[in-house]
Amino acid sequence: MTKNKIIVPLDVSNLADAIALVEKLPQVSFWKVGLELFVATGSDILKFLKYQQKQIFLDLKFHDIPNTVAGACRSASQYEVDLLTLHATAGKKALQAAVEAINTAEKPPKLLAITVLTSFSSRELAFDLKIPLELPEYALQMAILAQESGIDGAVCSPQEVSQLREVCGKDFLLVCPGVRPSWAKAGDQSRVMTPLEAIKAGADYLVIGRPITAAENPVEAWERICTEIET
Ligand SMILES: O=C(O)c1cc(=O)[nH]c(=O)n1[C@@H]1O[C@H](COP(=O)(O)O)[C@@H](O)[C@H]1O
Repeated sequence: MTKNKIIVPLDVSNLADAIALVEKLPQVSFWKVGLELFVATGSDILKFLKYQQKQIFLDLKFHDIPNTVAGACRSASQYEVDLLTLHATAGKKALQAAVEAINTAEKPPKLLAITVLTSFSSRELAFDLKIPLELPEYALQMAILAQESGIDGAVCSPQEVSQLREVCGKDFLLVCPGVRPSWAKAGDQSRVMTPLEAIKAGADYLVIGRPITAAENPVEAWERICTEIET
């Protein structure tokens, strides 16, 4: 079912708003908890989502020295979430330490490496971060680094997903934020594609937030996106 491929982020600042959003959209089976909500509520939101039998993407984007990343992954794996993020740019030793750290968990999460945030443009990557590679090539290299370190998949923009799929193979999980239906605003996202284009390009999951959660009628927006993907 294509709608199981859509992950909706709970980008709100408190538990009450998060619960209200989950209850407003009972059709959504996969929710993402990011920094804003986790810093505010800790594990309370995860307990609620588990109780509701939802799948959970815990998006804390760890980026630190190997020992600290390993400890953070070990702590996060106690929540038995489905997906957990860290930055590929933490480097090979940190990525390998993360893989090793979650191995002892009863139900380890799948680890996803952030390649290049979807808010970045090629210009920002070159001029602000001084990265000499073209953006798609750099995203690919970050995915390869993650895969070679034993990480289960990557987060990338839909604009890079077909290339990553081709190189990393069908078993490497590819999750794409930066997804915008033609009728939604891009906001702070730079490298966007429509939901249908992203699925066709090879994404396993799409992360779609504001086009649904900030819509006047979130249920209608969700259904419109599901219909667009299915037809
Ligand atoms: O890891 C992520 O989920 C993520 C990575 C990335 O490169 N870009 C990105 O937008 N995200 C997240 O995906 C969600 C996108 O939300 P919308 O822009 O509202 O659709 C946000 O929760 C971001 O934190």
